[in-house]
Amino acid sequence: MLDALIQKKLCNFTLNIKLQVKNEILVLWGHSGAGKTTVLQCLAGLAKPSSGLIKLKDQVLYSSEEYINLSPQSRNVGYLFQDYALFPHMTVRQNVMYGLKAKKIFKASIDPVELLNSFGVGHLIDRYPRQLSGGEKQRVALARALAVQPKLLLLDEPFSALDKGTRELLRQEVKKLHSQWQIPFILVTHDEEDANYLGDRLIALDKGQTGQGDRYLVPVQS
Ligand SMILES: Nc1ncnc2c1ncn2[C@@H]1O[C@H](COP(=O)(O)OP(=O)(O)OP(=O)(O)O)[C@@H](O)[C@H]1O
Repeated sequence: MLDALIQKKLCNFTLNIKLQVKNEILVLWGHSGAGKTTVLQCLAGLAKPSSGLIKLKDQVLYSSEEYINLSPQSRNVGYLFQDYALFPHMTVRQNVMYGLKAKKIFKASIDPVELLNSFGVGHLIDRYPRQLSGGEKQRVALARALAVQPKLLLLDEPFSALDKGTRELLRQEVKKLHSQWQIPFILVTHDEEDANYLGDRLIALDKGQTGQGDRYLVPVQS
């Protein structure tokens, strides 16, 4: 369970959001510039709120009152960026192993080949990102985000750069992944089909405010 109260002063408005996310997929919805990415960055520890509290399971990740602000590596949070953010000078294997080294997880505890195989890209392990298609890059990025065995997965417009067919395939994979991992997922998207297919619940953000609260989405049969 994720519990978060985030306030952050931005250029044009103050972000103010309260989130409670169980082991479900929460869709964060809103116009460009509404503050969606900033919310994910605060949860991941890549940006610091002005004030608030972020608690994941029983661990406090951030507390302005208690002066706690854990580093991104100590948070057990997987982050799938909009543009994949794979390191261009590293092979697929090195990209997946990178997060583990940063977190000091022993190499033996996770098999990158097995993880990549589960996403159908095990055969690409010695390639560089420039030698991959968009869909392959996104699968590698997913494997990297999951290699740290996160307790929360953040997905920022994960399919926006993909063609329709790849998008549909990956959507199904993410849904399957969620039922296997049983952790909270937060998905930022502009796409109604992504939201309806994947989301259990939706929160609309407008100029940093959540307005009328959230609504439950009707489950889509897969
Ligand atoms: N570090 C920062 N300091 C101050 N303002 C910021 C900072 N980062 C982003 N902003 C501003 O905060 C607002 C929200 O940005 P954010 O990237 O979170 O929006 P978004 O909803 O994710 O947009 P998009 O859908 O276009 O990615 C924007 O007006 C942006 O210019």
